[in-house]
Parts: sequence; C-alpha cells; structure tokens
Amino acid sequence: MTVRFLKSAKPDSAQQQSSVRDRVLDMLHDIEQGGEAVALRYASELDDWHGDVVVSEDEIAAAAARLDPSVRADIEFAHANIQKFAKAQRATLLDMEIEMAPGFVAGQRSIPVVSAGCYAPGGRFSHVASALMTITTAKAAGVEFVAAASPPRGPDGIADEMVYAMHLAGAQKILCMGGVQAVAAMAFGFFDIPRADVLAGPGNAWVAEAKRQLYGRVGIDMVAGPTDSLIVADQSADPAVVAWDMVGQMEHGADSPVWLVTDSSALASGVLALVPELIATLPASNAKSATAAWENLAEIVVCDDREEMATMADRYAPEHLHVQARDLDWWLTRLRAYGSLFLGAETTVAFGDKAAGPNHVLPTSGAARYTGGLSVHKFLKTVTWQRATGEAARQVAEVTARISRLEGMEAHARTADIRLTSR
Ligand SMILES: NC(=O)c1ccc[n+]([C@@H]2O[C@H](COP(=O)([O-])OP(=O)(O)OC[C@H]3O[C@@H](n4cnc5c(N)ncnc54)[C@H](O)[C@@H]3O)[C@@H](O)[C@H]2O)c1
Ligand SMILES: [Zn+2]
Repeated sequence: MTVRFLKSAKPDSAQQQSSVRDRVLDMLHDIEQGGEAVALRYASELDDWHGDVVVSEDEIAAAAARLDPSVRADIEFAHANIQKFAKAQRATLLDMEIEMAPGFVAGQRSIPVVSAGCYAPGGRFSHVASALMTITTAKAAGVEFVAAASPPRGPDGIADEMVYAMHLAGAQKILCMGGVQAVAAMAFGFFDIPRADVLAGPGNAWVAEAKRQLYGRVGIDMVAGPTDSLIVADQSADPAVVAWDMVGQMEHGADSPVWLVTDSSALASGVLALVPELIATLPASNAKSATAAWENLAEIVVCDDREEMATMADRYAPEHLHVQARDLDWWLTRLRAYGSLFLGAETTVAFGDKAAGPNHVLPTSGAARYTGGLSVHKFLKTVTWQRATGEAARQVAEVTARISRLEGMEAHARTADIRLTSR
C-alpha cells in the first residue's frame, strides 16, 4: 500500500492509566468493606453530594413536570427508536431445539439476566442518550430489574431530563451517584437494589476501570475507552460536511481521535484547512477539547483507491465508521471492522449518538476487531439443555463410559454404566 499521512497523531499521546487502576482498586475495596456509608463518603468527597441517593417517586414526577413538553417529546422520540431497534434485535434470537438422535433432544434458549445496573455519565455532559441506550436495551432484552445511576450535576442532583429519560426507559431505581461508588453500589446491591448481574454504560476512566475490575463477579457490556470515529470519503464528498463531522466527534474530549481516510488529495487538504476554522466557532470549552483532539490525535490518510481505503478502515477498527462515498452498497458489503456504520452524507454519527435507534454504546480503541456494541445479547445468556431417552441414551452412555475411562475419570464412567445396567 502507498498510503500517505497528510496529518498524523502525535506519538505517545495516549494517557497512562496505572494510577487510575490503583485508585479504583482501593476505592472498590473500601466500598465493599464499608458498604453504603463509604459509598456516600465518596459521593460527598468527589461530587460534593450530601442529599438523598435514591431519587424518589415524587422527585421523578416533579422532574417530568418541570420539563418543557418539547424536551419530553424529543426524549420520547429517541426512546421509541431505540426500543424499536432493540425489540427487533430481540426477535431475531430464537430458541432452538434439535433431535440429535431418535429420543435425544437438545436445545438452546436465551434467558435474560435478572438485574442490570446502567450507568449514564454526567460529569462534563449530561448524557441523556446513554441512559436511553442502556436501560431501554436491558428492558427490551427482558431484564426484570434495572437500576440506573448518574452523578449529580450540582446541588439539585441529576438533571430533570436525565431522570425523565431513565424513568421512561424503565429504570426501577434511580441513584443520584456517579463514578466508582455508583458502579459499586449497583454491583454490590446497596440502597435496596438487587445486585446487578450485568453492568452497562459508558463513563470516564474511573467508571470504565471499576467495571473492568468487577468483571467476573458481574458481567459487563464492554470495557470502553474514549470515543473514536473514522470517516471514509471519496472525491464526491463535501469538504465542509466532512470537516463538520470530524469536529462534531472531536467535541467529545481531548482524548477522542477522529480519522479521515480518503483517495482525494483535494478533499484531504480542504478538510485540513477547514477544521480549525470550524472549531473556532464553537463555545470555548467545546472548542478546547476539539482543538486538543485535532492537534494531538486526528489523522488524515490519503490512499490510492477504495480497496486501500477499506483496508485502512478495517485496520483502525473504529467505534464509529462513516462512509461519504459513491456506491454505498459496495462499502456495506466490504467493510469488516466497526462498532456502527453510517452510510452516506445524509446521515451522521450524531444521529446514532442521540436518536436514530441502533445503540451508541460501542467498542472503542480497536475493540471492533473482536466485538460489536451494546445489544440485547449483553443482557441475555445463551444456555443449552438436553434430554436423553431410550436407545439414544444407551448409545451416548456407552461412548461416555469409554471416553471417561480413557481420561481416567472412573466415577464419570460409572454414571454412564448405571444407565446401561438399570434397564
Ligand atoms: N463510548 C460511548 O458510547 C460514550 C458515550 C457517552 C460518553 N462517553 C464517555 O463518558 C465519559 C464521561 O466522563 P465524565 O467524567 O464526564 O462523567 P462520568 O459520569 O463518567 O464520571 C463522573 C464521576 O467521576 C468520578 N471521579 C471524578 N474524579 C475522580 C477521581 N479523581 N477519582 C475517582 N473518581 C473520580 C466522580 O465520582 C464523578 O461522579 C467520557 O469519557 C466520554 O467519552 C462514552
Ligand atoms: Zn458523538
């Protein structure tokens, strides 16, 4: 390949996180030993929160009443789309059973976990869409009990729109608590919520690390790093649209890489010139993160042809992959590594982030090589069963006894033997 980097990420710009690992280890240990009181202590120290942790029914109703009806309608629109997609996904999972031999039936079922804990980040932004993505999907999977948590946004606690979204999506308990303490509270079953079987939802480095460390004791959706995006664009793409789409996703944070892969030098240089101009029009704090992401992490790669572009895209395995090029069907068939794919210039990653329907909790940092994003599957267990009778059972018993003895497992062999002799 003869790819050319018109712009490259600065080396070693990835952050070192070993201090986060140690800090989270200590915090989880403290919280597990000390229980709710220690979780509350961290909430007060880290988030200056001294009020009630469980959001009451009255507060939920009051939050909804305070919201502008148009805000409620938008949240309902997004929720309906996410639910529609998740329910369709659930419907593709059919239980199966197969006759292995006459009299021997085996099968497979999908069983939802009993309880889930859904985290919605709320530090820098109030991620209403994240609450909808996780809770709605857990509910569509059939999870009986869903708890939700998000940090206080100030002295009034969780933002009204977040409380509304969590309640609408089906959370049975809402915790005004953030970070490691919230993840731990759901995993350990504090504040009268059942222990979570699965923890889901994005969050900052402490949240992600807490989930990673709890994995095994509980299931998790995935270990999520900072969000990333890649745009594949050919000469048919509009440089201004591509530049805005890059800026849009760099707004997430200084650690959010955005990449452009193109076979058009004109498009590449157009975008290179435009991005700083567009960033300059943003509110100051959004501009600050986007500038840092642009200067340290963004890359622009120029390739010879579309096959080379597709190979590069697969290599990055981005969380979000947006194609603004001709022949979208070719791209849909060809591309192999992404969390979610956005086809054509009329769609954009932000649609998926907020309101379109497919889930926005997606694999980051190249994890799209081996996994997709959050789906009903993460809240379901694929389990199997078998029922042997008659001649089929005898046949399996004979082979089982022989393989067991081959392995030196005499007691296993006897369990097969008694089924041969008792009839
Ligand atoms: N991949 C996705 O789908 C997706 C979507 C939305 C957001 N996100 C990510 O979510 C994250 C949001 O982060 P955020 O910080 O704004 O909100 P957050 O809710 O994830 O974290 C806030 C919490 O961090 C804890 N915290 C802060 N400083 C700490 C410290 N020094 N030690 C221990 N705990 C500490 C506090 O308890 C606080 O409640 C971003 O990284 C963003 O990229 C990802
Ligand atoms: Zn985004």
